[in-house]
Amino acid sequence: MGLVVQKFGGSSLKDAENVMEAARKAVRAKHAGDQVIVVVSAQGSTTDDLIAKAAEISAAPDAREMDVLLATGEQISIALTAMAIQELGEKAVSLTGPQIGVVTDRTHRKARIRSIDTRRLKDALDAGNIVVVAGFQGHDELGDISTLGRGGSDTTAVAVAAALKLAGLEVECEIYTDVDGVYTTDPRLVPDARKMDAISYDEMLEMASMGAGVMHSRSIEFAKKFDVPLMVRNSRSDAVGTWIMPEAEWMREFPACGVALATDEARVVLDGVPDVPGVSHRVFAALAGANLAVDMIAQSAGGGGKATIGFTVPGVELDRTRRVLQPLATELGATFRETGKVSKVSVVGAGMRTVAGVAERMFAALAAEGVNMKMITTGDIKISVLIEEDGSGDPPPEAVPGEKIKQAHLDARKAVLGRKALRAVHRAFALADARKGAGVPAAGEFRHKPAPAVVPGERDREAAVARLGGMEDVLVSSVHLNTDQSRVTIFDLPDLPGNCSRVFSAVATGGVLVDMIVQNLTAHGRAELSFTVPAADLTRALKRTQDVVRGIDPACRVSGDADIAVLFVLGVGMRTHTGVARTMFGALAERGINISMINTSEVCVSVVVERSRGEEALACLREAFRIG
Ligand SMILES: Nc1ncnc2c1ncn2[C@@H]1O[C@H](COP(=O)(O)OP(=O)(O)O)[C@@H](O)[C@H]1O
Ligand SMILES: N[C@@H](CC(=O)OP(=O)(O)O)C(=O)O
Repeated sequence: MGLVVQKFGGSSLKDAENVMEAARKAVRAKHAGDQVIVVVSAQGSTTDDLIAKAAEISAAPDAREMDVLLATGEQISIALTAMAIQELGEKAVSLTGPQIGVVTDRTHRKARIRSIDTRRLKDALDAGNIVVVAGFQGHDELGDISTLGRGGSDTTAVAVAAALKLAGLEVECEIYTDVDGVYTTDPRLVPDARKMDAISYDEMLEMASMGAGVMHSRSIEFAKKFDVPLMVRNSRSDAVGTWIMPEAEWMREFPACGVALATDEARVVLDGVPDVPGVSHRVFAALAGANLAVDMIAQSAGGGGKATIGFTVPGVELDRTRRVLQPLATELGATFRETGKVSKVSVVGAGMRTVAGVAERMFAALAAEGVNMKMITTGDIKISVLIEEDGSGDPPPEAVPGEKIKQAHLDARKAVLGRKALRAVHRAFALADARKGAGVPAAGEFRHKPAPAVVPGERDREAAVARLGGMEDVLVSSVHLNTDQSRVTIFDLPDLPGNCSRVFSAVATGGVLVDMIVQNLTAHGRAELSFTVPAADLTRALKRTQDVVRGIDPACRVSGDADIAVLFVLGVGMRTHTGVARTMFGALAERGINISMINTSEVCVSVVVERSRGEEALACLREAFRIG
């Protein structure tokens, strides 16, 4: 007998019929011989509605009180779902997050799970119940209710599965939603998006953290860390969904597996920052101290000893970001700029590490649509571009009578340029076509079979329990140094659609594999674009860049730098755990090592430093992250 954790999202619990349907699935799994835990979210758009209610009372409601309010949505769902299961003749018991001992830190509205006490869950299961658990909530050490951030029920589901796996059960986790699985992009926005049979943990982590709302990125961290078999599937059918699993060889054959759109982003630029060691650290430490997760960090060396630092934050965090950074900008003699309405389009794929020309293909697709890129950053397996919306968004679509649409879906439909870009990139990588390749398994053979759960004996029990403490802590697995890269930088590139595409097309035709790319929009409509290439290809890349740039605008300058080293810190949850960047920049700043390029993603943070300091930087980062 195994344990199935079934999670039903708000879109699968909109009304009584939906709740009954979820209950039927749970009962069927129980009859098939498994123990069953059902994790539920608030019904339909309840959480949005509760947020709107609070906004009628206060423009800036207290975070602790918001958690007390928001947690009620899930509490309604557990009671109704337990009643529905009982109505079908099975034993069921509903339990809140605090009742099952989900202990979190004290960051209200985006708390992280510290530990889960599995005793109450196991007792209730052993008593023959289907246990219905409230997702998205827990309590802090004072007993105050906390919530895990939007979409957090996925995280509860996978965390509960992970905790019970450590307790010795054979677990599987099913995420039920209103689509058949994980698609190559949001099927509501791109009608020919294709359902994938399987996607790797890392690809899903990037997709989720870049805007694919079908999964909460932190839930994938748990699944990867604790090797929990995970499937996303449709609550209204029995169709096989999408397995989220360890990376397989065949996945690397494809440069891209999916594209994501994030529309709730804001861009912040600090101009005229002194280009000396320690400044990035001060900026990002201030942000991390306020628990603000930044994305798309682009730092340009600029000229005259001044640098520009640009990054994005979730739109709802813009006010807080301004409050944290404006005083620091003034102190540093820099200028703080912000743009509220931006969309971010990211292409993700495990094959990107080895396939040349991925950036070029993406940029060419955007150029052909006349879409201008305001910032570019790359990660190990993703490329993100930022697009400024011109504010001419579609009016909100007519709601289907009786259907409650979540705010996130409405916002995405209003991002006109973002959606156009999303479609163009989806087409450019032919993502609508089924994946064909020598190693691709036949349909139905994607199943992830994890290592069997180890049933803890008395001796191992303590170790297992210890692992549950800090279960959501960041996992930094390795640090690497690459001294085989060189950098090309273009200064004063006119900020017009097509220019980046021309540069990367010229470089790609030379057969050069471009690795990191950072483009920051500096003042006066001119951008600074830097990218790294294998050191052996520097001369060729420089020549091609100079030739193409001359044709764009003779005023652009191009420089090459062979004196660089790239450091990569790999793990999971690297971007959302704000402490990673702080530790990394702090360790380098302490030794006076200057950072000239930064890229962040969920699975990797990379920085460029002077080559002569490479070994020292490697040693200090290994020490900072305690990696032997
Ligand atoms: N890559 C993707 N694959 C599938 N669905 C996606 C993707 N990106 C975004 N979505 C959207 O996510 C929605 C499901 O998430 P959500 O509405 O939060 O469901 P739930 O309430 O079940 O958690 C889908 O209806 C779809 O519009
Ligand atoms: N109800 C919460 C938590 C959640 O996970 O919801 P859903 O599973 O419907 O995305 C929210 O709306 O954010």
